[in-house]
Amino acid sequence: MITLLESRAVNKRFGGLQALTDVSLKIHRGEVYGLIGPNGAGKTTFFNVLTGAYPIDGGEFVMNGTELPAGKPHRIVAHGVARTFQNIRLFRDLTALENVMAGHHIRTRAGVWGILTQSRTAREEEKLVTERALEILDYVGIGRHADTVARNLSYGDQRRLEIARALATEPQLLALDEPAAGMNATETAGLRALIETLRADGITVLLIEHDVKLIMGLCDRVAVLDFGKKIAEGTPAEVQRDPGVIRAYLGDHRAH
Ligand SMILES: Nc1ncnc2c1ncn2[C@@H]1O[C@H](COP(=O)(O)OP(=O)(O)OP(=O)(O)O)[C@@H](O)[C@H]1O
Repeated sequence: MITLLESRAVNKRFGGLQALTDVSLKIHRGEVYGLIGPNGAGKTTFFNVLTGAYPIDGGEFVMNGTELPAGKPHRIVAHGVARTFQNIRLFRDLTALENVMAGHHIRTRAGVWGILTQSRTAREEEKLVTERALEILDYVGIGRHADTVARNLSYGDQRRLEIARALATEPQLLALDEPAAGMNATETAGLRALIETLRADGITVLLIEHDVKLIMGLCDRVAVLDFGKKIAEGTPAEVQRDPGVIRAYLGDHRAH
């Protein structure tokens, strides 16, 4: 097993609240790794410190053996970490294609400035970026909606578009924050198939999800957080029968 991402004793506080306490875990290259736990356990906070949205108060993330630059979202993306959000955050008035292209520009040489000045390199890159964005839309199953404005897409397709936008940054690790939230059974089945394709194509997936069936059916390994601490880790079956995990969920007065 090759470790892709390791968190070492990661800590995060919000004022007097200790949201993460010494969270250490290793995600293997090519696996789907689930992060579960009751409401308020610290799952999204873990994503936020991993991706640099929030500064870290202690510990570190190591990707491919290199420490990630804490608190620097763009540089962390350049290390191959991409994410989606619990609440969809698309450019609602841009087309699906434009949304994906926006995700891609972080990887292009000319960048936004080049596009504005319309240099030859920039125009050539723009063509390649467009082609690649169309490929990615096809890959996630919404190629036919390339010219549809994001807000007019169905809910399930908006979620797919979020994944497409994250994929445009060419991640090695894709962190999905509750991707099945609000989906109907058909959409969830489609999402599961897409994540299985991602794994088969070598993308490592870190998944926060409340849908237990999806977690159990999809994840290679799962870690459980409770009150900011990792209380269990293992295969879905191991974690499901762990007494500490059962207690955390049954004793959970914060549950949905
Ligand atoms: N920006 C913030 N400022 C203050 N407190 C925060 C902030 N973000 C999260 N918290 C607190 O940190 C704790 C962990 O929250 P977090 O959102 O990470 O939990 P979660 O496991 O993702 O929960 P859920 O399943 O409900 O999304 C909670 O007590 C929450 O209120």
